[in-house]
Amino acid sequence: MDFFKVTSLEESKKIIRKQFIEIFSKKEIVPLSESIGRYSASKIVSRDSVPSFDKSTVDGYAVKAESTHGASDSIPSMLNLKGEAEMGKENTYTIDSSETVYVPTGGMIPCGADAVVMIEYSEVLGDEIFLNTSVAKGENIIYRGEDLEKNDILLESGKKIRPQNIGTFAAGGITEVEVSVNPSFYIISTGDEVKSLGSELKPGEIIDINSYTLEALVNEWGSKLKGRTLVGDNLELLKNEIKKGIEVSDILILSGGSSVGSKDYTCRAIKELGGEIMVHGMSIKPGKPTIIGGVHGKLVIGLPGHPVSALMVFKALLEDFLNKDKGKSYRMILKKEIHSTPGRTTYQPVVIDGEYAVPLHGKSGVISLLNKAFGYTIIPSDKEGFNSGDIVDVWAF
Ligand SMILES: Nc1nc2c(c(=O)[nH]1)N[C@H]1C(S)=C(S)[C@@H](COP(=O)(O)OP(=O)(O)OC[C@H]3O[C@@H](n4cnc5c(N)ncnc54)[C@H](O)[C@@H]3O)O[C@H]1N2
Ligand code: MOO
Repeated sequence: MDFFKVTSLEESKKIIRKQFIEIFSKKEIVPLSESIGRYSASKIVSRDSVPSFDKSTVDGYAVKAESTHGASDSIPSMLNLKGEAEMGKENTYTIDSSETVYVPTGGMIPCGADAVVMIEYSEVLGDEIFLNTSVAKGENIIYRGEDLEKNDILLESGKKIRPQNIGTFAAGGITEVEVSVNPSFYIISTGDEVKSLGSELKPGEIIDINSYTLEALVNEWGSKLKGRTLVGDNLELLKNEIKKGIEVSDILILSGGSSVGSKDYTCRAIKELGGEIMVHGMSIKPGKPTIIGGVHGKLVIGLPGHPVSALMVFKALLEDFLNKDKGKSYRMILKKEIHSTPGRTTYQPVVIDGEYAVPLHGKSGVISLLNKAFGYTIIPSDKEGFNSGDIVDVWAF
């Protein structure tokens, strides 16, 4: 049976990348303040030097540093006050080593000055300023371009835009940002037993968990959900819903019906709509009965019905494409060994106990397993597991 011709997770991702590259390559330009949380689609480069003038970081007297050398309480330097800088205005003064200009914090440094003495270290006697401390060249000054130089790279392509990036872009004169447009989704939950939230359940029925988990993840990734629906085990209804879904979205997600039971219609529906099945069966645990197909250029993923499998496979297959900056893993000590089947990449939920990761075992049909988990560790397919005491990577949910 085809089902058992499993494809590795890496190979499955390669297939998605190769066949659906245009789905993941869309870009748009948005105003700076709307770019928060999005991913940069090109390198962002400063248009200006920041600051655009040498400025003081303190309230004080701009001087030539050399004119304060050796200054102390007992032998202060005496300088002639030439004037005062005004905030937001050009400082047109030029000083020599016998002169100073008062500059407020953020004010422009006059020509000739290369340091600022804080007012706490000064005494004013008419037009004479006595400075009782020495300063080094550059002290209390932010030089032109010290924060950003024109053409500095502010963010590489493919990075998540965070509040501090937005401020840096504003400083660098960036008003619009080119960002990636994540593919849009449509979710179909299948199964006669699956009922919508709020339904009075009859014996044998269950509440649709997967479309809620998957919708939440789609939202968390910043993708648009174009719709979601529930379909019983009926091939024609399923085909109709798939047709509707691929018209309005880039990626159609089906939950359930991916296995080989007599009512598992996902594969048939895809084929009868003129689509292609590229993967049926993935060497991953949980989630072996996963389907990857395409219908009219749209990516169709059939996720296993078991709620843990549905969520883990969804993350495993798509996170690299949609959450490009998913962050580093935590390096943790494994408290207890984990056995895995060689040839299958295993996604193992864990909880945290101090610096330890503790494996959390349970059935893939039990969603509360993930509710308790902090994150998961991944056992590569060429390993038989991890030993207690191993240092493992843990990704937070
Ligand atoms: N003979 C075999 N049977 C099964 C195998 C196998 O290799 N050989 N694999 C098992 C594994 S592993 C999984 S996972 C499931 C996948 O089955 P399907 O994708 O066809 O899913 P269903 O049979 O429709 O449902 C499985 C399970 O999940 C519940 N479910 C379905 N949809 C939802 C939903 N939206 N929210 C919550 N729970 C849902 C459903 O009621 C079933 O209990 O196949 C095994 N069988
Ligand atoms: O593969 Mo199933 O998805 O292990 O529960």
